[in-house]
Amino acid sequence: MNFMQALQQRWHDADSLVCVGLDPEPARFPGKFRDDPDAVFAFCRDIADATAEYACAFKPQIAHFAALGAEDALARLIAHIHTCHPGVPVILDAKRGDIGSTARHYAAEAFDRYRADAVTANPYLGRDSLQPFLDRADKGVVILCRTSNPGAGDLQDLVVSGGDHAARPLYQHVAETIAREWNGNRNCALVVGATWPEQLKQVREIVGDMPLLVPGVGAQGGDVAAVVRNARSADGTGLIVSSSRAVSYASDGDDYADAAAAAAGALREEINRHR
Ligand SMILES: O=c1ccn([C@@H]2O[C@H](COP(=O)(O)O)[C@@H](O)[C@H]2O)c(=O)[nH]1
Repeated sequence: MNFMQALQQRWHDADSLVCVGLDPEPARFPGKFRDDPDAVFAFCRDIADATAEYACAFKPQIAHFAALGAEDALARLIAHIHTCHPGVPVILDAKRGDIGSTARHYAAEAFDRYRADAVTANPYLGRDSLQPFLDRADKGVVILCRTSNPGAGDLQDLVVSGGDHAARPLYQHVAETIAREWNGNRNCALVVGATWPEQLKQVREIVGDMPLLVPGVGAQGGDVAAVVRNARSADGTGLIVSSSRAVSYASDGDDYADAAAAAAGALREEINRHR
């Protein structure tokens, strides 16, 4: 089963559009991990195990592991998810993009070293920079379009003209270019922040049923109802709504895993109320 098929199956089987982000921050781990040399793996594994039934995907963020020298923990975490939660795809959030000769290595890193099912990528260098990812038809390529951060509009909203189109913001040009020209293997998705419901609506109109990875609910304050209303696809799916800190750090006590499960379950319910 390729990434897109696995995602669709999981949306259906878990009745969920929730993606659980795995962003380890040891300073926020519960006390029981203080002297654990394998704390990064153990904490993330516990969060994944507790939330899997509510998850349509997991999204580990690579910088959170690499900054700690914990790449081995990331590899073991993804292997653990594949073994213990085999229907739940893993999106490695790495935001890669470079000239082709280097991009080939980034694709091998995500898909062969870490065995991720999909990876986030940055389109700024152009199509050839993402070709090694796009060529992996069994894998997902989740491309930045309109990010959730406050400065997203600095470049992404700049008005551009191109082809037979009237002038429009760059993020809309990115959305259409990817939907029409880069998605030959039907393995592309886009990142659009939950903090921008109007832009989500615009992107959905441009890309049809293409999946959208939507970070920015929870800790960043995105409005879940507006996200779902504006960006669900025609059949009420089409979204991978990602929450990291609000799920993983729902409690810093011994009940951290139960609290994470409750937070993921509550997000699933809130999303489903508006589908
Ligand atoms: O536009 C983007 C793209 C990626 N992210 C990543 O998602 C999570 C968000 O974490 P929360 O704790 O749920 O705020 C994090 O890994 C970011 O690197 C994003 O926030 N916005």
